[in-house]
Amino acid sequence: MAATNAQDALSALKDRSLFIEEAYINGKWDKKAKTFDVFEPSTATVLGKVANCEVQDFHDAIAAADVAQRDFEENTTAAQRGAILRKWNDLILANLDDLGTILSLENGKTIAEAKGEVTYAASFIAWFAEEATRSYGYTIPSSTPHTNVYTTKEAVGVCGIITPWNFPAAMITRKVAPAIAAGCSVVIKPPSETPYSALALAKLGELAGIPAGLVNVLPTRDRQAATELATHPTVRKISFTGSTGVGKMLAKLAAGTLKKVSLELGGNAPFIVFDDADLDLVIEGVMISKFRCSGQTCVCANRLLVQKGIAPEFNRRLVEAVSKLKMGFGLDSATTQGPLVNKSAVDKVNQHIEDAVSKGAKIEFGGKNDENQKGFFAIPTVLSGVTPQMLVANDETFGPLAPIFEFETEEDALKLANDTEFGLAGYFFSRNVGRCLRVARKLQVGMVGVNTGKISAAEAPFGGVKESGYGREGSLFGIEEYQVIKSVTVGNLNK
Ligand SMILES: NC(=O)c1ccc[n+]([C@@H]2O[C@H](COP(=O)([O-])OP(=O)(O)OC[C@H]3O[C@@H](n4cnc5c(N)ncnc54)[C@H](O)[C@@H]3O)[C@@H](O)[C@H]2O)c1
Ligand SMILES: O=CCCC(=O)O
Repeated sequence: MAATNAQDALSALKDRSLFIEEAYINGKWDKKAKTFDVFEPSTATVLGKVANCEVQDFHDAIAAADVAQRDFEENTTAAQRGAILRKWNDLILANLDDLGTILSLENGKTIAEAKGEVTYAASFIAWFAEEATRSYGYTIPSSTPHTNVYTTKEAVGVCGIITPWNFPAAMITRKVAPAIAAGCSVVIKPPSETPYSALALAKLGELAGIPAGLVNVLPTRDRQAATELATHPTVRKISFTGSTGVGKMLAKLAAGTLKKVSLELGGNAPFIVFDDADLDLVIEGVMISKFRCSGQTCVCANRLLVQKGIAPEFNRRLVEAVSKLKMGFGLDSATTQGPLVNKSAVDKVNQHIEDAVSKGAKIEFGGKNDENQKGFFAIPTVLSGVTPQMLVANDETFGPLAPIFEFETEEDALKLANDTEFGLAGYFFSRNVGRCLRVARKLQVGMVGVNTGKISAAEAPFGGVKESGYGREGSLFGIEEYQVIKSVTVGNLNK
């Protein structure tokens, strides 16, 4: 029988040693005197106390990562790096139940979603195990006689990795796997809300044969310590996933030593329903895109743009689907919607509802959340009559709020969709081939879902345009973020 509370669930882990509260620096598990509390969000009670690393710990980890990286790059082949990654992938999948439980407890997402995320996280490791051996250079015809020009790809060096709480496992492996495939080392600052998945993954990495110092995990609540990754001259690359504000701040700091930077930031995804769409597919798509992780994904539909003719039927069917969702403890198999990560996340949903209603929106289902509740639950809510003047039009809700805007023409829909400084994901549903190709071209986003709400996969390039950031993760492009190109010119071949 599934555990009904966090401490019982931890006691029931098959391998209790995967629940780790120490930092991982230079291959050693380091129990720190200073700790911080991590909460289980359905009850807002303490799940555990984890090491709170300080500036000196970051300096130690960066120094160890530098030594480990030089050795690793010089003394391993791409095939050997791929083999380590494959072993890591296998160990993660072998421990799927425990990793899913730990992830669900710290993040709140349902056990089905948590296991889905662990599998998704492993898929990046499996993917980059293969990509390690497909990292080719060029030979280039030279403009000078008797000269050869060729390129190689080298590891960028020590990488600082900073990730958010909404995907405690996958946001780490999507960065660390290509880094290792390329021959880099990493110093990871996991999110302070969800550090346990990162530590468990590191433990399995150690068992898979990742050398000491190559992967370091330093939980901290000390902002100054975390920003060491962006300022320390030995770190040559920063890969950040999180909010646009923090991303911009880190990019500015990283500019001081001209580090390579990838930023996967916030979104404001439009989800457009044209009146020729297949409504069954639309409802399936919107439930995935809007309500996955209780609305807390960067690619979640933030604005539902629905063509006038189809709006009444869409509203009715959406309310019918949303009314079947069940909020609860993530480990309860009946739960389809876990809690949000913390109280300020619930407050933001309330603020968006309040603002929209005060400006004329109608609550079709759900509504405001009790500010004094014990856990951090947000009721799945549907609003109609939403307009661009409302807060929800411009700000990522990051919660289970589905605001419906109506539009008349394709041109109106595109204007509304692109009227945002963000450009991460966009979705639309239509059965008209010409419209599908046209709208996919015109949406100002890095990722488009056409007749589907599911766009995330190891093989698909992940990333945004505009203020949603730069760089691409996953796919054949993801490894390039951790490489630099060297060109070699060999002259005077005739002498
Ligand atoms: N584009 C993507 O791939 C993607 C994926 C997931 C989440 N996100 C975005 O992330 C946001 C939600 O995540 P969040 O609330 O954890 O974001 P956040 O920016 O607050 O935090 C992200 C990470 O940065 C750290 N951090 C925060 N302030 C810092 C500082 N001053 N110095 C150093 N590190 C700092 C956090 O501890 C965390 O590890 C949303 O905007 C979401 O859209 C984007
Ligand atoms: O929240 C952002 C990442 C989610 C995903 O990879 O689909």
